[in-house]
Amino acid sequence: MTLITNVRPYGEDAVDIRITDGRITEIGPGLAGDDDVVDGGGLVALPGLVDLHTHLREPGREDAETVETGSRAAALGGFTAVHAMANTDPVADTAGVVEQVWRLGQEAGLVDVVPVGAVTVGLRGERLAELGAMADSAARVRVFSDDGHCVADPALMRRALEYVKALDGVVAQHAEEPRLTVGAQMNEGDRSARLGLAGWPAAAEEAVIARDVLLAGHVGARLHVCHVSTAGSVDILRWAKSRGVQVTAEVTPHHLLLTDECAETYDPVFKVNPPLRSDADVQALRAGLADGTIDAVATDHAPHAVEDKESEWASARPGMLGLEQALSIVVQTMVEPGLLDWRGVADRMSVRPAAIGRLAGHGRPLAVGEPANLLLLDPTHRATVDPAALASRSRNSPYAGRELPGRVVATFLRGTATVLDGKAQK
Ligand SMILES: NC(=O)N[C@@H](CC(=O)O)C(=O)O
Ligand SMILES: [Zn+2]
Ligand SMILES: [Zn+2]
Repeated sequence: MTLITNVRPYGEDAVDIRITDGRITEIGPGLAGDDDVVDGGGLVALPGLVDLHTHLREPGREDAETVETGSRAAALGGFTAVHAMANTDPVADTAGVVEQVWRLGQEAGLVDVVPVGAVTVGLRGERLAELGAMADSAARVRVFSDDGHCVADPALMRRALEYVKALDGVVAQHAEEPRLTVGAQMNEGDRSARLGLAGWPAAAEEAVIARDVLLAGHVGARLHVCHVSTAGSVDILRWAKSRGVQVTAEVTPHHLLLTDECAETYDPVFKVNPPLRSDADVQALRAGLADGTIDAVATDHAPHAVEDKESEWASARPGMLGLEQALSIVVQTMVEPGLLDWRGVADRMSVRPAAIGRLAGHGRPLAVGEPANLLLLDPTHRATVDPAALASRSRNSPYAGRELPGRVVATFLRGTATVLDGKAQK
């Protein structure tokens, strides 16, 4: 039994929370008992965060991240569940691979690792993977994605949508028309021209989103759009939702904070797909997340080994770390400016992502009888990010040297502390 004292659920009035056998069993002021006491004074309690988009690199690139090291980074970030993307080596396109990843997550025991299944064999965009077998496996896959690659063929995308509809699943699309991004290095605009880097136009993302919402509406299937990065994408999503299309979307922490001005440094830590965009795009993404057009914040945590990242810009791999700073970035970009309150943060980082992934035990309210998946946050604590201190096996944090608000003091997974005093418990 654990008693969390004097904590503010959703930033509201301070109460005590008792956890027994993995569930919240009592909430109220002045609870008594000789339980393990965690002092929640000054802390905000939120439901455990759920990430729809995490790259854990196992199997295949265990030098960059493993299920265990990524799980530790996730727990330290306040997450209790993460969706592990399929672009591993071998690709997670069979029941065997998704079951392996699922089992590694259970063994690590720090967060629920929920495998994403590939849409197409080998992410090659040619023929559908065994979606049904992955859905029926022990990993119970509901989110399917070729992330890293776009399902570019419209006929194949339509068939994928028809299949996942029957499985109560969703296709999470990496929206990038590949014919428009050949050799692309950064956001296309005046700055890319001046820096001499090939541009990645907003239209390459928006064209695929427009096509896919039309297909999802036609088929009556669920579509999820990964890492939305442009103002135009937000407009298309708003239009599609107003027409009743079952589309959801995510934005990354880095697209909520950083702009293509970062490319001026030529430091490949800022190279990412889709690229960092303009300030106007950042403002539109924040507004879209605030009004719910964008459903979720998802990290796109993309660890890369030093040799893949510390090279010249053009040859560096795209992608950046996100799990350990995601909540801090949301506090800075959404809570502090008054765009989201704590219930809003819970909705966009826990409730809605859990619903999109069909995770029954996550994204639940802080209430008696619910599974004790929660985090305790000190929202006023500020600290400077030191990549050497991260739990991730990689070091490619775009926030190095930045002072950010918010410290995750504790995380509980079904009542067991995975983080206490800001330290991982395994
Ligand atoms: N975001 C990235 O820049 N990279 C991701 C792939 C992806 O999310 O498209 C990766 O796997 O490294
Ligand atoms: Zn992607
Ligand atoms: Zn990704």
